[in-house]
Amino acid sequence: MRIAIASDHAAIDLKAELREYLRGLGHEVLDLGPETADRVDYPDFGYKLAEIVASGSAERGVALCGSGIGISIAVNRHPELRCALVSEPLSAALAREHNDANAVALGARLTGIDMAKACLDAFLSTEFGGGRHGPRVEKLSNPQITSQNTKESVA
Ligand SMILES: O=C(CO)[C@H](O)[C@H](O)[C@H](O)COP(=O)(O)O
Repeated sequence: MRIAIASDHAAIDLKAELREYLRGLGHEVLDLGPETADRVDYPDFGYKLAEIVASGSAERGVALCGSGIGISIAVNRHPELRCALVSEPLSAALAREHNDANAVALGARLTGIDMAKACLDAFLSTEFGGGRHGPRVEKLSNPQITSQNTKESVA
């Protein structure tokens, strides 16, 4: 699978470890930076990751910062991105099965390397369940559908 990975300065070591882990599993990994531990702003790298995944240049994204919160918010600003912030594998699997998440976020200051690898294993090996989840996921990219339905249901 083609996977894009990006971080801020707080997660640069985790990024390097996960990049090599994923390559070792046979994935093609695009490292979107940063390349050094100089302080940077997580939105810059979150937006870059979102563009790469939305364009189809990568099938999935891995977004990392100190807590995972800031960069997941940045990635989710893109209407085509569904980025799940996780800290254990069941959430990572559910993010795929129920939400068809195309990106996952982890916090380098909160989640250890073994747990981070287990989260990626679950995220990359779980298929979207479809069925009842399909229309819900579609609404995530189309808030106007949701607001129409809400208006109808309260009318
Ligand atoms: O966005 C975050 C918090 O929600 C991340 O943890 C960042 O990595 C963090 O804010 C960076 O903090 P620093 O003090 O500039 O290293």
